[in-house]
Amino acid sequence: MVKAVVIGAAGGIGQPLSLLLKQSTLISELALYDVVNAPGVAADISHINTPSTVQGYLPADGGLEKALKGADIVVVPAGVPRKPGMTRDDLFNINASIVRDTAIGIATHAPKAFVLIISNPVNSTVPIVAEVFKKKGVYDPKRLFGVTTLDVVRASTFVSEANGASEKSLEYSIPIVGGHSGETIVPLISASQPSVSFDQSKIEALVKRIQFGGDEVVKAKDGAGSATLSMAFAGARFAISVLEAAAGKARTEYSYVDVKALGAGEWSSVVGDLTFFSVPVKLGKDGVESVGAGIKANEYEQGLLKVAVDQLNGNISKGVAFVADTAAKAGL
Ligand SMILES: NC(=O)C1=CN([C@@H]2O[C@H](COP(=O)(O)OP(=O)(O)OC[C@H]3O[C@@H](n4cnc5c(N)ncnc54)[C@H](O)[C@@H]3O)[C@@H](O)[C@H]2O)C=CC1
Ligand SMILES: O=C([O-])CC(=O)C(=O)O
Repeated sequence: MVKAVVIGAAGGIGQPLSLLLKQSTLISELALYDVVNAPGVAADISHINTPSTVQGYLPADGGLEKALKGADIVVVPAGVPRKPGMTRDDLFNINASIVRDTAIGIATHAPKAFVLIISNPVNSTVPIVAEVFKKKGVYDPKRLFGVTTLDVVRASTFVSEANGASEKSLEYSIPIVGGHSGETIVPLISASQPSVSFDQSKIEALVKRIQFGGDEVVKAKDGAGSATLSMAFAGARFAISVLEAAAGKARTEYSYVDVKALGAGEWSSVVGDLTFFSVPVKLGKDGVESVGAGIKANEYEQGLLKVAVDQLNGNISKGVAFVADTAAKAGL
């Protein structure tokens, strides 16, 4: 029996993500929580004839507690998305408190669940969750994930297309490490599987497209939000990998995790003193089993990694400081 919870389930990501999770026969109970419209979304999805039961919850009458009780996995796409001209960091002022309060709920009602954070800015929101969990005495770095799968999905699409092999995009695997915004997203195209060979200007154009893929969608949606459908696909893919690994299948995915607490292994020289960094992680019964093997970056990629590490430092500190500064007010 597996209970999955989506927090922010009525939103642009939350609805298609809930739909995709309803398709999975690994899940027996789906709890959809949002501050608005969750019962409607749940009623709609509940008519689909896959085995899981579906229930929607609003904040009234202890809805968050009821949604989270007994959860095995909690996926969090709650919060506001970008509009053209904004960076992900511009979302911090609103989303930091949404994520902090959600984390307090999870720590209280589902302290053993796998927690997958989608809400931006991921570089800062994941450290916020870690700090809340530490204050509540329930932090397990093996179970907390920042979802960076959309960057991996985009890279497969863009690189296979550039290589004239769009029809084989599912077979293309490009390591994406670092964080989840602009220059903190570091594609290691030199380690692409299958290997690809482009001139340097093409590689730089591909790197830019992967780093700023989110902006492409924000611009095209023209004020109506950011990536939702591709994010739902990526979020469901990652959530299902975590559940498959918990059920005994070997799985490796890229995710923004606490490399300091987990042991960065062969990534130590890249991440230095950083706490959070997206790396390949081997998943198992209890979440992260270990950080995956290192990847030899070429000189150009080493330059990208340095820029990413410098920026991530500030993003992580901002999340940590937010919890420290607001802990008393938030009852922590
Ligand atoms: N990690 C990633 O790769 C990506 C992250 N995102 C981020 O995901 C977040 C959600 O994006 P969208 O679904 O497009 O936004 P949206 O505005 O369509 O949906 C967000 C939902 O969160 C709900 N919500 C707000 N406060 C809440 C709370 N305290 N508890 C529960 N639910 C709450 C809203 O009612 C709304 O239904 C944004 O921060 C966005 O930047 C978006 C795309 C990719
Ligand atoms: O660009 C955004 O704001 C949403 C996002 O994280 C992405 O699409 O990668």
